[in-house]
Amino acid sequence: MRLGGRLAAAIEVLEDIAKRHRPVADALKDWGLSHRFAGSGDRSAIGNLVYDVLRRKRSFGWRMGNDSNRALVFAALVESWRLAPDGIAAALEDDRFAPKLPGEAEWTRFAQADLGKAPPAVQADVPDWLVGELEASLGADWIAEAAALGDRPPLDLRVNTLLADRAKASAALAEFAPAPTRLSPLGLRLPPIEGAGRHPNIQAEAAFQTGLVEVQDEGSQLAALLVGARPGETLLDLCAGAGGKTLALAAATGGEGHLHAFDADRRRLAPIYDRLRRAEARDVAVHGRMEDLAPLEAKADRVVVDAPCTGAGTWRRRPDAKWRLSSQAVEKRIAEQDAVLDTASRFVRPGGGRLAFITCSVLARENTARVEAFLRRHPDFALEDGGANWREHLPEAPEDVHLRPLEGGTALLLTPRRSGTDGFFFARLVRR
Ligand SMILES: C[S@@+](CC[C@H](N)C(=O)[O-])C[C@H]1O[C@@H](n2cnc3c(N)ncnc32)[C@H](O)[C@@H]1O
Repeated sequence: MRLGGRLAAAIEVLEDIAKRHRPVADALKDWGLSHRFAGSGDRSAIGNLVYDVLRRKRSFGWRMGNDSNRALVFAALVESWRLAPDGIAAALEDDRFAPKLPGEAEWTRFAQADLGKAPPAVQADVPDWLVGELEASLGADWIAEAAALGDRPPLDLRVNTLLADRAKASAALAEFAPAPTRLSPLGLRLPPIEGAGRHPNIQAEAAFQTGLVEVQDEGSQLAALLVGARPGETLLDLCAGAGGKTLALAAATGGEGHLHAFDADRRRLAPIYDRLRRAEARDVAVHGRMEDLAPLEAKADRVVVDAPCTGAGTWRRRPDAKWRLSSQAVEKRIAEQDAVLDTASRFVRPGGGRLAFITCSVLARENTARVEAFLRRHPDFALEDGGANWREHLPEAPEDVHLRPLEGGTALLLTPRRSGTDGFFFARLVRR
């Protein structure tokens, strides 16, 4: 396909997403199934265009003076693909599938628009209703923080220390030139893609298949390290899902822990078995029934709650979620978070057991407010000092996180702008 066909396809997919309120991945998959002639290069170019528009659709529309999907894909070509309007016009010449090019006036407006004069929600590229919520959550710099959630994300890998160190994994993936991550001592990073490019299919690589690396955002790696798991401990990963944190915890215990992985939705656990096998993590018991956890009541040294949340820290990867989110959806997640924290508290060993609360959201209602509410319901728990925890478990890493002082301790918030990671919240509590 030429550029014109790719632009037309991106517009079609964006219209489908808007009309049917469907997740972007589903809309792209359907488009691919009904256009089998499109090659893999076409699909990634179309996908990139769609994602780039969804990441910044309000600021693009404001700068263009036109928020049609046609105007937005052209804005993405200039802003995210770094193509010049002249080059775009030349590439589309005689292309019968090409959508109508923006006129001279539209391009001039786009180039000269001063985004600093736009309403805050436009500058931040978020729905209006989120303004108060994000300001309360992210403070004075909230616009820049929210805008950074609209950047293209890197691809991060965690080195599985049960089988390799960073040098060995890096050598195995040398052709992709991964760089060590800045904060996580276990991470390798491939930078964000450019233009129509795409990240390599790491899952097809020997280094992945033989368990040397897992795909995991650096923020998720840091959260797992901050749990502070040690060999010999009894650990419960209560919201294990597909096992991202479980695998990291298993590596942290050096294969010498007693690690239990549970999820309320048994189907979500399905990928964990293969992943554990590949990683050679042998000290993990996977449970699909709450009754199985009864022997762990008040026995676990550490309980991890990687809570169900809105994912408002992962908008770089799932920008459609930003536009679908509603205040009612936040309320629903909050109720789930309170319930799962209450359940988790039962398993923590009195006299020094720890409860780690993690979300991939930046919203204070899902983060600090949940910790405060939990502490009110459970006076036998206390919040620890998150800064001290960081220095203990990440001694080499600069403290490039937001500290969130709360009654008695400090929680941590990682963001793309401050930490270069997805948005993650982390709080560790101790049971007295
Ligand atoms: C953020 S995801 C977990 C991601 C996973 N830990 C990882 O690192 O790949 C949250 C998970 O919590 C599970 N969940 C929701 N409510 C729960 C509850 N009350 N008890 C246990 N798990 C729950 C959901 O099914 C979902 O899989």
